[in-house]
Amino acid sequence: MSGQKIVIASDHAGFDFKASLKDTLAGQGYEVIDLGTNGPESVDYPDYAAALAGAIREGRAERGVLICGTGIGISIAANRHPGIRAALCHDTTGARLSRQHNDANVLVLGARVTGIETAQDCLAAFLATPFEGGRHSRRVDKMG
Ligand SMILES: O=C(CO)[C@H](O)[C@H](O)COP(=O)(O)O
Repeated sequence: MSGQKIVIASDHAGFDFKASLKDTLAGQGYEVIDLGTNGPESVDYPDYAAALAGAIREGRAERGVLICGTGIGISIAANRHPGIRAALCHDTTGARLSRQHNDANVLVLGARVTGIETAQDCLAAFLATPFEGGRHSRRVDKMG
């Protein structure tokens, strides 16, 4: 979707993945806001989850992508922030359903457990799929 803003961040374990996903997004016309990390040096994933959550809460982007080694730590961290629905996905079915049923606004990937092609496919599914609403809205609303 040309011109749509996507915010992306990772720790050191997800740095290479982030570069690859950024290239893909830019090639598709998305405006990518990269909040780091900016190299392979060891950093702490909660800091990057917090930065991305802040960007979404401030309205700088509607959707985000977070990456760490497993995706677990950075999704736990992201979901502590109000208004963030971060979905750790390992396949396209999960990525699609995270949008249809959960209205996820952040896709989380694990660079040490998921291949880059699967990650790219998850990202495409996540971005292409609308929220279904209906009964799912009631449930999402209960999460605040
Ligand atoms: O996956 C992660 C959190 O869930 C981190 O990327 C991982 O814990 C980093 O480990 P290390 O400091 O050994 O590179």
